[in-house]
Amino acid sequence: MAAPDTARSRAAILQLTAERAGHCAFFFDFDGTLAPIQEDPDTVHPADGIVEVLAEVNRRLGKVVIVSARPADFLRQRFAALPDVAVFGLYGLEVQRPGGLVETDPSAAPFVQVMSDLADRARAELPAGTRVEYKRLSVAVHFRNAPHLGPEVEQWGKERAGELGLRLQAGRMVVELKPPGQRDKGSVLREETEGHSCAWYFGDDVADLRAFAALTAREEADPDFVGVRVAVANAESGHALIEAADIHVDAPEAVPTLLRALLDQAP
Ligand SMILES: O=P(O)(O)OC[C@H]1O[C@H](O[C@H]2O[C@H](CO)[C@@H](O)[C@H](O)[C@H]2O)[C@H](O)[C@@H](O)[C@@H]1O
Repeated sequence: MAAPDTARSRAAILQLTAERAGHCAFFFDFDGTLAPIQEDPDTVHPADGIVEVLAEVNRRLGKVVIVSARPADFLRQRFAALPDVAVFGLYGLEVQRPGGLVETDPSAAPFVQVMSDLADRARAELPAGTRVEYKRLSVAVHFRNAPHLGPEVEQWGKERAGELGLRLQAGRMVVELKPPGQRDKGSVLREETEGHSCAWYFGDDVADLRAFAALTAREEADPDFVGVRVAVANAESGHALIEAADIHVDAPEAVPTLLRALLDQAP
């Protein structure tokens, strides 16, 4: 794994990518990466300039793809101005490709009722101050507004995961329960980088490490492939993401500046 901005200089990465314009793919996590973190998940929107720069990257450098734990419908609504961009929701359990309907991974479909029941149970069993976000195929329990409840929420999540055979995903002031199976941001990257000689992934959280690892594995298998891992730094996700990144930026608001620098080098 490369240390940020060192193993290959940022200038060299931009040049290598610009040389592959048209053969690259650009993958973006949503919360904390393209959109600043807020207390209320419902009020979150992409940072200023994000939609415009993604449109230009998609047109001039290579396909843009959103890969998030949010539902695909939510992502499509936030990126309604980018109809040519595929959105992968719920860690890849959902996809909505340009012009298509939302497709659900067949492995997850049997869990709709399980998740609905689990959301009801979370609301009944967890203390005031937590926020339950029901997403049809997963349930996120937030404790951003009551950080002292984190250990209790984590313990509750571990117990429900064991009892119901679900996967537990930790995140920024959140614990999420999702169906078992191998679908995650890494598997999306493995599939969606096929046919490309270069791919970037932008992320801010531990779940994004699987996407970083998929790029690394692809580079190891194909020495001509250029994989670029961009960490959007924050104090909540620990050091692992920064240590695994080739480039880091300080906030979602800094993402357009990096992409503009890349576009400036493109033919
Ligand atoms: O894969 P992502 O797009 O990064 O989604 C991860 C989670 O993002 C959201 O929660 C986070 O952002 C909220 C809004 O800023 C914030 O209040 C919360 O503390 C963060 O964990 C989203 O609500 C979750 O469903 C996603 O799992």
